[in-house]
Amino acid sequence: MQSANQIVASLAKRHAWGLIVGFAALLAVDVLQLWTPRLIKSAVDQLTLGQATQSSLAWLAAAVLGLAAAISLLRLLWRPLLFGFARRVETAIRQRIFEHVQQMHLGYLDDQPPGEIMARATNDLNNIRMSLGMGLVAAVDGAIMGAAAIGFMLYLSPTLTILALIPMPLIAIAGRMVGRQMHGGFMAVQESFARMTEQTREALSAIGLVKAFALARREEQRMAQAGREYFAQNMRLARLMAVLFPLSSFFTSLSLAVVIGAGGPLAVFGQITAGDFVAFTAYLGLLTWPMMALGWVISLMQRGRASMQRVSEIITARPAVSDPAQPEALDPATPLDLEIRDLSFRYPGAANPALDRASLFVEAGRATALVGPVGCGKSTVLRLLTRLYDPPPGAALIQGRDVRALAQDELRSRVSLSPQEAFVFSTSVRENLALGRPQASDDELWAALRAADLAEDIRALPQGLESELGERGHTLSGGQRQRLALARILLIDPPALLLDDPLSAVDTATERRILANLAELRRGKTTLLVSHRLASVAFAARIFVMDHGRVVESGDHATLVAAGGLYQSLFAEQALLAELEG
Ligand SMILES: Nc1ncnc2c1ncn2[C@@H]1O[C@H](COP(=O)(O)OP(=O)(O)OP(=O)(O)O)[C@@H](O)[C@H]1O
Repeated sequence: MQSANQIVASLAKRHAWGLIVGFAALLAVDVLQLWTPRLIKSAVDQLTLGQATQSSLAWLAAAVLGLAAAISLLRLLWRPLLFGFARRVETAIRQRIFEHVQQMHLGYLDDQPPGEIMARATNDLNNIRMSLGMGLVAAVDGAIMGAAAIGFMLYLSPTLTILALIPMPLIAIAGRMVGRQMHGGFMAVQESFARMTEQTREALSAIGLVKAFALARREEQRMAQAGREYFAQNMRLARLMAVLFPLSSFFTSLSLAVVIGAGGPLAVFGQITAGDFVAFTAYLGLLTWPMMALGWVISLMQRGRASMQRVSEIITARPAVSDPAQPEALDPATPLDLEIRDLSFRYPGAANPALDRASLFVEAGRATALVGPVGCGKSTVLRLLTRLYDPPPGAALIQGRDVRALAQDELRSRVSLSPQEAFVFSTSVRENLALGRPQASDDELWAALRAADLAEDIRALPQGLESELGERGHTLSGGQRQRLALARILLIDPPALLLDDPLSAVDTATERRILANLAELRRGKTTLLVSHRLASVAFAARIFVMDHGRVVESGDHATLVAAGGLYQSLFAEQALLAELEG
């Protein structure tokens, strides 16, 4: 698994030529920039010594223009090459984060909440891009410019150079202080922007609640507060920026003052020409910026390094659920019996076990249901059978083989789980339906829709199967979404199907109708249905009843009612409720 550093290294290798040309152009810009004061020196010397002619000055003017044009062209060259490289790194790492998180086990998102991953995929990537783009350029540029400016100054006058360098440590310290403040300022602006965005998102998604509880005033005040904070942070940053630039020219003048004040008594000026002096001050100007930028560059690099580490933590994390070195194969000819055997399981970090020595057996060809009070562990059983979380060895079996001994792809191609949340993508009905079988024919799509009792609803949409759903399209009701998710998995028609309360938002009569279709369609195959409505699963040949992580009863509906246990009391309770609701 590549770390962020390795991704950068391999991209640098692949784009080595671009980087070489980019840095060469950057170097050339510096050299040309350093050449300009030499032209100024010539002009001043010619003018003060009375040697200037019309044509010599015209040549110098042309040279200044030529240099400026060459500098502009070279900048056009290096910017896309070097900043482009930083963008490539950003794009590659972002893609890697996404791919890696998709490959991780489900429980990973319990440890790394999506907000944390989002922050690393945005803010940290920004820091990496800034350090590899702006930071690297400023560091190389500053080092070359600084060293060359000092070199030229030394060449003009070693004594003046030493005098000019006296205030430089001060400049570097001031630069570091302002740089730190600016770093803090940038972070504060980003954070307050994130808070404001999150608040807007929350207020918009809770608009129904806001209206029902007449909370508009409260929301406006919260927004105004967030807006004021964002404004204040931006103003603080603007004030810091306002300090930075005058500070830089102030320090140039400070060095100049030292040069003039101390240079005179040392009789330095007798040894150099007026042109030398003018060129010297120009180099001084070129030197101040790298010194000021030093602090900023250091903080950019530090941030970049910290962010590389934070990102590497994500992209090098190993999935807790992985394929065995030599996976066993399932036998296509043998029915897919599912079993959990004496299974105890605790979610990472949870105080109590979700499953406590639970056992059940789902026989292929027999409609089986799993029921029990809220939070008793039903979904957990389905997640462990499909290895979304890792069960203990030997506790979750398919065809008598430990699910841990199978390749995950093979396991999931044979055993499909339709989770409780019926997710609908913002795309067409067709694409949503055919997710697991993109080649399905229209007839097959309609058959699945009919089985899920959704065909009439889709036919009523203006564009039928092509109708767009989600953000820019039709909004389906909760019950319609569930029926779409059911049609989606029926279209795959897997050998073993696990359904997690697939119709909880559908009315009882429709639910029964759909489940009757389902029983017919799934004849001879393995089906395990979780439901909170006992009456709806009464048709099942075998019903397992769970309570507090254990399987406490099993049998068919009539046997369980007659047994007078938990099933019977839950059933009586639900029947009474149904009667009261009329
Ligand atoms: N990701 C998780 N991390 C920690 N605890 C969890 C997690 N998912 C579920 N639990 C806990 O495990 C227990 C069993 O949850 P599970 O979702 O299996 O119950 P359920 O019977 O399917 O409930 P429901 O009828 O509400 O769907 C509950 O106490 C729940 O709070």
